[in-house]
Amino acid sequence: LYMEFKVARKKRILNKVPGPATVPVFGNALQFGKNPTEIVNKYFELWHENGMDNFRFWIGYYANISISNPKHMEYILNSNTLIQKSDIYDMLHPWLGLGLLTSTGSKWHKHRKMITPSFHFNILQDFHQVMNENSTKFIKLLKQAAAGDSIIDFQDQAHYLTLDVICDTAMGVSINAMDQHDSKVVKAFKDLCYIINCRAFDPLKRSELLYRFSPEYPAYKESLTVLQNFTNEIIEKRIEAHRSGSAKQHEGDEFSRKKMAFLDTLLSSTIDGRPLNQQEIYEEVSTFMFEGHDTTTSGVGFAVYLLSRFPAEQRKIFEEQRQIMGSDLGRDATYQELADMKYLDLFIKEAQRVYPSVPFIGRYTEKDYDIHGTIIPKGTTINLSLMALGYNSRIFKEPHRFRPERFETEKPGPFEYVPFSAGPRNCVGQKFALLEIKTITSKIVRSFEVLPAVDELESTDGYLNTYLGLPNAEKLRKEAQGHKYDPILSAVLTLKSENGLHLRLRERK
Ligand code: HEM
Repeated sequence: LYMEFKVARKKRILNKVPGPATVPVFGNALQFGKNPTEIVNKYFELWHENGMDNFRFWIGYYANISISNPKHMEYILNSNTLIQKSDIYDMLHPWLGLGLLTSTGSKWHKHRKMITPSFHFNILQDFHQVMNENSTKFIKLLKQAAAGDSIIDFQDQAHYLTLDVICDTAMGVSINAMDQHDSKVVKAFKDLCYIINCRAFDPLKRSELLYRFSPEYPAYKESLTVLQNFTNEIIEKRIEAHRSGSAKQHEGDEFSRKKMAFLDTLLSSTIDGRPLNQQEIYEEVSTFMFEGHDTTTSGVGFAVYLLSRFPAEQRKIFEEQRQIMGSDLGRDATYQELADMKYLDLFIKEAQRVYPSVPFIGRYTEKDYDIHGTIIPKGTTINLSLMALGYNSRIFKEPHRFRPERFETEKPGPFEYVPFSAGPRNCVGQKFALLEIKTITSKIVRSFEVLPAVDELESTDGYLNTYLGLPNAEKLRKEAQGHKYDPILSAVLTLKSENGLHLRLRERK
C-alpha cells in the first residue's frame, strides 16, 4: 500500500502512454523473461504490439518507458540535461567507477572535453598500427583454427583479438590474449563482462547487497580484484616512468610514437589546471578497456558472420579490396586505403543496423519532461532502443533484408539510425571502432573466403535469419524452421549471440 501510494502520481502520468497490462506488485516484471535472450524477444513483441512506437512498462514499482520514436529519440539525445544514466549502468560502477560512460554533471562535461582530443587523426593513425599488427597475428591464428574446413565460433575468437587491441592502445601493454586464453587477466576480463551482462537483467542480482549472498559472488569479486590490481599496477609504473623521465626517452622517434597509449595522453592532460589523480586515470582507462572491446567484439563478430551468409555481398567487398590493394593482398591497408573502401563502409553500416553492438541505452529523468506531448515523470528509466530503429519498416524498406546498398538510396534521418548514439553523449570512440572493424574485416576478406558453418545456411533470398520485430506468430513459425547454428541474440549492454557465431574460413590462394 505504501508503494502504491508512493508511485500513484507517476502511474497516473506514465500510464497515459500505451503499454502492456500490469499485475499488482510485479507490474510487467513476470512477462519479461529470465535471461537476456527472452528479454530481447519479449521487448520486440511488445514493440510490435504497440505500433512500433514508444511504450511504457513497470518492473515492480520501477517506471520504465521504451523510446523508439525518432522524434522523441532526437529530443532525448540532444538534451544537455537528460544525461543521467539509468541504474543498469550501476552494475559497471565497481569496475569502472565514474568514468566517461557512467559519470554525469560537471565531472562528465570536463572529462568529455579533456578526452575528445585523444581520438585526433594523428593518434588514430598510431592506434591503426597496433590494430594492423594484432590483426596480422589474428589471421595467422585463424588459419590454424579453421584448417581442414573446421567450424569455428568466430565471436569467441574475435573477443581475444579486440582485447589485445584495447590493452595495447589504452595502456600500451600487451596481454597476449590471443595466445593465452586462460591467463588470469584474460579470464578475468571475459568473466567480468559476462557477469555484468547477466546481472543487469536479474532484479535480485542487481542489488549490490543481495548479490553478496549469490553463489557466484566470490568469482565475481576475484575477477574484479584481478582487473583492478592489473590496471592500477600499469598506471603506477607509467606514472613513475613519466616522473623519472624514462617515458620520454624515445619521444619523437618512430617506435615511441607507435606506443603512445591512451594512458600517456591522460597522464599529460589536465582538468581545471591540475593533472588527473590516479583514481580518475583508473576510471577512464578501465572505461576504455570495457567500452572499447566488448562493443567491437560484437561489431567484428556479426560483420564477419554476415559475410558468411551473404556471398554476393562478400564478393563485392573482395572486388573492392582487389581494386584498392592491387596484387599484394597480404599487406596492411594504409589509413587512406581503408578510408577509400566505400562498399566495406556500407556493409558495416548495414551490419550495425541489423545487429547494433549497443542495442539499448538508458537514461533517468531527474524531473518531469514533456517531450512532444508525452509526459515522462520524474524518476522514470528511459530505455532508448537503438536496435528497434533498424527493424522499423517506416524507416527502412524490408528491414529483414540485408542490403548494404540501401544506404546509398534510403537516407535515414539523423535520429533514425544511431548505432553510436548521437548528441552530446554520443560514442567518443566511434572512429576508433570503425577503424578497427574495417581493418580486421578487410584483412579477413583478403585472406579467406568466409563460409557459413554448413552450406545450407547461405542466404538464398537475401533475408536475415533473425526475425525480431515480425508479428509474433510469423516469428515463431520461422524460428521453428531454424538451424542450430542460427544466432540466438542476447541483448543487454552489448549484443551477442548466446550460442556463438559459427562459420568456416577457406584460405584464399
Ligand atoms: C562498434 C563499436 C561501438 C559502438 C556501436 C558504440 C556505441 C556507443 C553508444 C551507443 C554509446 C552511448 C552510450 C550511452 O549513452 O549510454 C557509446 C558511448 C561511449 N563509447 Fe562507444 N561504441 C563502440 C565502440 C567504442 C570504442 C572502441 C570506444 C573506446 C575506445 C568507445 C568508447 C565509448 C565511451 C567512452 C562512451 C561514453 C561517452 C560519453 O558518455 O560521453 N566506444 N558508445
